[in-house]
Amino acid sequence: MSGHAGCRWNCAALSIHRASASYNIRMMQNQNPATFTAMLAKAQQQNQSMLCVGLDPEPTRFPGNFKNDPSKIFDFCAAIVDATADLAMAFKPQIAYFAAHRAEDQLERLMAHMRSVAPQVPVILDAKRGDIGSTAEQYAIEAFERYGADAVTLSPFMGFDSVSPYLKRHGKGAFLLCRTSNPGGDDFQNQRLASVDGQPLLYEHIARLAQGPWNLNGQLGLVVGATYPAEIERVRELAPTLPLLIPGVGAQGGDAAATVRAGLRAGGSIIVNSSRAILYASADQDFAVAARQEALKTRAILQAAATQ
Ligand SMILES: O=C(O)c1cc(=O)[nH]c(=O)n1[C@@H]1O[C@H](COP(=O)(O)O)[C@@H](O)[C@H]1O
Repeated sequence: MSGHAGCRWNCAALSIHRASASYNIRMMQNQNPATFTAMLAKAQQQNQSMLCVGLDPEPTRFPGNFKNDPSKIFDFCAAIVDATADLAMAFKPQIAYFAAHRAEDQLERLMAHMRSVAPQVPVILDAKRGDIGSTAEQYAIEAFERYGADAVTLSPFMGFDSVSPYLKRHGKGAFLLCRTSNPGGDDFQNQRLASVDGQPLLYEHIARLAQGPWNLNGQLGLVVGATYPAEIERVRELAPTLPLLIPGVGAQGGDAAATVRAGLRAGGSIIVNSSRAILYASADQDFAVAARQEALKTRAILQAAATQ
């Protein structure tokens, strides 16, 4: 067979594989019409958990014979999912870790795998998109149709028309970056808006908009860093009923118990993400067992703080 013909066969096989992966995701979506917030509440109850397991696969940190092999991204993440499926309130794959290695096909397989082993656990695609409406429509198709995510992370920097295409998707969640976990979050998010009533800080304004006029489908949430508990508390005051996605415990050093005290309220859930601390709890063959231990530990700290 010539190289060209070989490529044609391989390409055909690949597109059949892709088509069937996205068909499976669509079928699973149809069987699961629940809204994102309803799925969150159910997963929290069923797994007694406020923990989000972040999937940020970095091949240089993979264990044993997976190390430095991007073709093992699916296998690595699937092992983590299997080890934590009964402990997580949500999973959060970060798209850059897949795209950087041309591993979007592995992300598609992972989405299907999460649906099959943990159908009760919603998946938040961490994409941090933000663009004009026509482009946002394409990003929404990518997140909700190609990958079958239940929710997506978005930057609100470009304003409401960059967010609204996601809100047209019935039952799908969207988390707006509000007060992020990184030190540079101060640069814009803690600036005062002289032109807005009461001259709020930018992150306070985002929280008010998300709780109020922007929340067209009732599925908006906010991202607030665990590294800034005082700001979590302020966001919770301004957005009493929104789900808060809170990354920054574990590798970034945020205090899990302080996070719960600041953010959890009756009617206002929190989803506390930890990625590297769970994924790389061990660099050896026992990585999945070690990931489970770390997830158990973090879940227990969160649950204990909720009952104090
Ligand atoms: O939107 C996010 O998920 C996010 C927002 C934020 O303010 N800070 C933050 O760390 N994240 C993401 O949360 C994850 C944190 O990873 P770890 O620090 O390894 O737990 C990464 O995927 C980040 O991209």
